[in-house]
Amino acid sequence: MAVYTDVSPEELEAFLSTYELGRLRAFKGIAEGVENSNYLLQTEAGSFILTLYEKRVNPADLPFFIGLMEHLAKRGIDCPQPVRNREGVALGELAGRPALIATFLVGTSVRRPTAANCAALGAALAGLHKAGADFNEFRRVNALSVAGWRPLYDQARERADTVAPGLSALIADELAVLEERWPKGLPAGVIHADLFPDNVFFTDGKLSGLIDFYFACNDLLAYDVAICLNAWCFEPDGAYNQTKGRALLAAYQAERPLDEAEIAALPLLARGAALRFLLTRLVDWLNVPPGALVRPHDPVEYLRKLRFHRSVTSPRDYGVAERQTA
Ligand SMILES: Nc1ncnc2c1ncn2[C@@H]1O[C@H](COP(=O)(O)OP(=O)(O)O)[C@@H](O)[C@H]1O
Ligand SMILES: N[C@@H](CCOP(=O)(O)O)C(=O)O
Repeated sequence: MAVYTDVSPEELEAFLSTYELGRLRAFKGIAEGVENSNYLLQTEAGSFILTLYEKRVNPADLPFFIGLMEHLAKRGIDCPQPVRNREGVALGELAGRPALIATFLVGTSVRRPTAANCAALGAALAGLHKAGADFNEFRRVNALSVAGWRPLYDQARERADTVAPGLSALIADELAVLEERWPKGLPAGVIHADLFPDNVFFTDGKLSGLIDFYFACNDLLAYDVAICLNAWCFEPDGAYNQTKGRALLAAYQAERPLDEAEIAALPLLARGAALRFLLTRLVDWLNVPPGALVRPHDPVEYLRKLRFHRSVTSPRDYGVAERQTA
């Protein structure tokens, strides 16, 4: 359960009194997520999500996230909408943390995505990239791209082998390769950067909403595709499912075709994406804050994915259609 910061009913009532949402009926901590503290609020006006921003969120980035969610909704993307208080301000402070109330999205996430779910996700990801193309109000550099990985490694290197033998050396080796070869000059724009199955809602089998924009940033669009291949197209036994990869990529490309350079870079981007989540998971696994209600994600899952990407010899291994590869 991701609740790092407790909120008392009195504090919450006082905070809510600055909004036009009526009285508080009930609230409870939410049992998913690992980054921020989230509460489900029931007020006289309906259901809402209260987020208190924690460790990895830089408060200076909050206007980017809020502006982006508002921009995307105007472009027809189903995503949470920041609720503004009576003074027209979305961002507040509660229990010593930056805090936001956002609209509640209906739908449920899928635990074991099917190829059809992967196709829906691919189309939605391309739609998101297109809708974000004219979001110029704020910019946000990706703090968790290649330049951010070594500092994470430094936090974990000494204890990494307690998680898996040889892990520290493998990461060091991988970092050296990726720092040298990370692609430059590919098409860039606003990316979600964490569009895992738990951040995508389906209703009656149809994709109905995207949440959790708190890693969104300006970066390579194909890197977002690589993150999704990692998150959606592996089976629980660690095997890459090419059918799911093909479905995701084909649906993405039907909306936004990848260019030749993006396709050629996919294996490297997928390695980078696997390393990024391996590193954040590893750091979190080794540093669970005492008393926090959180279930850290397993870093070894991403070690297995990284090993797969290191064995890949062609973008075709991901399911890119033959005629689209150079
Ligand atoms: N706007 C929303 N509508 C409905 N449920 C939400 C919404 N935002 C978050 N949730 C629920 O809260 C959980 C954790 O939210 P998430 O944004 O993923 O947290 P974190 O910032 O910790 O990654 C989600 O898995 C979902 O169940
Ligand atoms: N998706 C990341 C961690 C952040 O995820 P969330 O569950 O809080 O949305 C991972 O799986 O490592």
